[in-house]
Amino acid sequence: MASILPPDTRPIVISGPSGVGKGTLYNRLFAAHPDVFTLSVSHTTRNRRNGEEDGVHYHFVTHEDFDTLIASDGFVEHAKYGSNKYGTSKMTIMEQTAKGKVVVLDIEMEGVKQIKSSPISARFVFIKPPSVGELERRLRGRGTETEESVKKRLAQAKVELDFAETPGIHDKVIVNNDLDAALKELDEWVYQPKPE
Ligand SMILES: Nc1ncnc2c1ncn2[C@@H]1O[C@H](COP(=O)(O)OP(=O)(O)OP(=O)(O)O)[C@@H](O)[C@H]1O
Repeated sequence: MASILPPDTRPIVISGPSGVGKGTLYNRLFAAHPDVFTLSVSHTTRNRRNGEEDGVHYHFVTHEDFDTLIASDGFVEHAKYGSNKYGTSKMTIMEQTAKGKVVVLDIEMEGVKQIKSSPISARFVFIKPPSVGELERRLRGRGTETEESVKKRLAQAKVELDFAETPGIHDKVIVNNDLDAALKELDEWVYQPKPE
């Protein structure tokens, strides 16, 4: 498929419970349209893990640098998980957009709320599982989670699914049942003509 920019080039915010298939879907979208999209690189205060590259997987910063960015209103969204902070900086979005790419943000519910209440103009898509039982099967099937982590993610999933019912929050909701069908729906929504 040719590398054509979608008519609407605003950043795309993709959210949905852990294990629903967000990464699987946007990686396929990226592969279908090479050089069109770029995943936003978050800032984090957590330590770099083996194989992770600064500026590629995350921008690894100190707690002090992170707090300075918060104070200067440099984030579109940020949150604390455990003892570490994570956020998407305005500069990152601006730089990636300036390169002519459509920025894709993979963020959770609190981040969605923050971007919604910011001046950033974005498009919001929520990926929904066919059922909570299927979500659990995928999380377990991925083989990346401990039992405790599966339970935590499922509890959080219920909160996210409830929140997603709020009218007007998302521009598009896609049920990721059959992967090819969900990808087609995502692709068609991303490439739909720009609203007037
Ligand atoms: N439509 C589908 N049908 C069956 N399995 C799927 C489908 N989509 C994704 N999966 C599988 O579900 C698992 C979770 O997918 P993925 O890692 O993309 O989820 P995610 O939403 O990005 O999760 P996280 O937020 O934790 O990063 C993977 O093993 C993936 O192969």
